[in-house]
Parts: sequence; structure tokens; C-alpha cells
Amino acid sequence: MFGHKAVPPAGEARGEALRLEGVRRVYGAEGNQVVALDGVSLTLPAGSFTAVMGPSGSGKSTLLQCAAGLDRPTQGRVFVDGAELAGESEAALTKFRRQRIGFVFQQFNLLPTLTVLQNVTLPLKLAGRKVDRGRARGVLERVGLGDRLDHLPSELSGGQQQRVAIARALVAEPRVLFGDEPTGSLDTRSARDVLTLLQEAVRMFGQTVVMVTHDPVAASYADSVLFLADGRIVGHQPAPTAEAVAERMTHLAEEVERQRAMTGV
Ligand SMILES: Nc1ncnc2c1ncn2[C@@H]1O[C@H](COP(=O)(O)OP(=O)(O)OP(=O)(O)O)[C@@H](O)[C@H]1O
Repeated sequence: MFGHKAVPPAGEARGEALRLEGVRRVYGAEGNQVVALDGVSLTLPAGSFTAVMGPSGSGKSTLLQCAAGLDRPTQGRVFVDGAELAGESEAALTKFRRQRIGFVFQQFNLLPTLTVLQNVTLPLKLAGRKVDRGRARGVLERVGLGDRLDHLPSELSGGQQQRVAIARALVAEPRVLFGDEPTGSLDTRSARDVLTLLQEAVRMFGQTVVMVTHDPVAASYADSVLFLADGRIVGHQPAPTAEAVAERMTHLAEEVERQRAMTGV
């Protein structure tokens, strides 16, 4: 339903889905530079669900954008499913994204004049791929919107719109699905539905998901949490609980405050 990828039996190596090597991203002109990412290296296995957390300004969105090919690192390398994301041209990068990357945003980013089904099939059309409407319908049924195919986004709740956005990402069978605060605009119940959906995509269909969130409860749906501070990975928590994540975040915020006070930044 989500894809054709079979989930390998437990214990079988699934390979890596995403690798960052020494990724650095510096914004601004010389003399006025901000180091958003300061040498981030990580490897995420296929079929994993990772939450990225950190204080405001720690580089979470920049990390996601660089990993997804929406932004280019100043230094370092990004590999998605073993292929380097290095396209010399914007066109090459766009092609790479269309073939390998799914992205879900806080504000859904659906096209308001297209129906639910048209929104979901649009990325396939843009990529010049065959549009299998039956498959698109299947994915929409899977996210609980099989009876809303001909509705416009404005006729749906926020949670339903985000589920359409997830269906739109999944129908293209991305190697990695990125979410930047995908539940940030949703009420508690809709957020839970969306998180359960992402978890199912990982557990039942082997999807790889990387999600930035501020919410420890949202992070607890992931298999593990990466903590960022000042552009660096400063911690990793497998099998996270909301309580443990919240505690770690409190300590991290205090630590960052202390460091900033000491360095006068
Ligand atoms: N286009 C840009 N130009 C200049 N500086 C930028 C730009 N984008 C981000 N930054 C800076 O880079 C740093 C990291 O920003 P980023 O948005 O990645 O952090 P974040 O952890 O996602 O923050 P938040 O939780 O507040 O969304 C911040 O200091 C930010 O001000």
C-alpha cells in the first residue's frame, strides 16, 4: 500500500538510507557569518524513524534541508541510499529530490485548487513518472482518506491535510521521508494520528523517516532521537520516552545558555 519495498526479516542488514559526512553550513557574508551546522556526521539505517531535537537556532531545519537537497552544505557530503547528493546544477538536484526524497512541512503545502487525488499524483507527473491512480487511491485509503479523493484541501481539517501531504510524499516511494515539525500546527489528537501513520510507514513498510520536532511526545514515536546544539550533534537517545526526552531537552537548554553566557554569544 505504501510501497513495494518488502521489510526484511528482523536482524537482516537493511543498509544505510542516509549518511552525512562532516556537513557544515555557514550563512551570511564574511564578517557576518552564522555557522548553522558545524561538522555533522551521521548514518541512519533504512527503515529507521529518527527525531531531531534541539534548542531554537541549533540547526535542526538546516540539517534537514541539507540532508534533503533543499539546501547545499558549505562543506561535507550527503549520501541518500548510497548516492551522493551533489548535483552540479539546480536541475540535477531537483531530479535527485524527486527520485529519492519526500518532504512534509509544518504548513502542509498542498495546492489549494487541486483535489486531494490531484495533489497526491502531482509529484509523479512533475517527475515524468507513470501516474498509477489506483496506487495513489490505495495510499490515500491507507491514510484514512479514501472517501475524500475529490475534496479540496480547504474542505479538510489540518490533520487530514497533513495526511494528504504524507500520502503525496509516500506515493513516490522516497528513500527518505523528511518532516520539519509535521505536527507543529496540529491539535493533540490529529498529531497523534499523523505520528502513528509515520510509525506504521516505518514498521510495516520499511520507510525511513527523519523528523524535526520540538515536542518530546512526538519524539517518543521515533526509534531514536538525535540532539543538536549550536550546529553539532551532542546526544543520541535510543528507544526514547517523552519524559526522558523532555528532561534531556531541559538540560540541553540550560547547558546552551551557560555556554553562551561564557562565550558572550
Ligand atoms: N538563510 C539564513 N541566513 C542566515 N542565517 C540563517 C539562515 N537560516 C538559518 N540561519 C541561522 O542558522 C542557525 C540555525 O537555524 P535553523 O533554522 O537551522 O535552527 P532550528 O534549530 O531549526 O531553529 P528553530 O527551532 O527555531 O526552528 C540560526 O542561528 C539561524 O538564525
